[in-house]
Amino acid sequence: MKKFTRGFGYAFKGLWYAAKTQLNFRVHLICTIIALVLGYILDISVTEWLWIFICIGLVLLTELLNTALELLCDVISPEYNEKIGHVKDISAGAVLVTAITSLVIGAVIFLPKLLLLIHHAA
Ligand SMILES: Nc1ncnc2c1ncn2[C@@H]1O[C@H](COP(=O)(O)OP(=O)(O)OP(=O)(O)O)[C@@H](O)[C@H]1O
Repeated sequence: MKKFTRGFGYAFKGLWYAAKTQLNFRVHLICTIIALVLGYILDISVTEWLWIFICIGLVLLTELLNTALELLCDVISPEYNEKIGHVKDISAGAVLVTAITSLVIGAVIFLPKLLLLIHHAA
């Protein structure tokens, strides 16, 4: 049991490290808060909440894996290496893909409700 809780400690240490050192991770956390607040205010459905949580999980997951891969690359090859450059670029590309996908899903869910709200307020 102690080993199990220690594992959680290491995981939170990793999350804290990413939040402390990675601006992108902090930006994604802010976007997460905005999505949660919008979801609450706009009273989205259970299915829409599921999509939002999947997006949040995927973006944070890819950002964490990208951070870990970047660190590993820096240890393996601190000097310039073309292939390491590609690894880092591909890893950053993975984050971009999930971020754009999440943005589109967020827009599909929130935009019609926001427009309706603005229309009613006007
Ligand atoms: N060792 C390397 N060899 C070749 N190209 C590299 C190397 N390190 C970085 N690069 C190139 O520079 C880009 C940015 O690298 P990196 O993400 O490490 O820098 P950064 O954005 O300053 O990182 P950090 O997230 O630590 O601020 C990479 O995507 C890659 O194209």
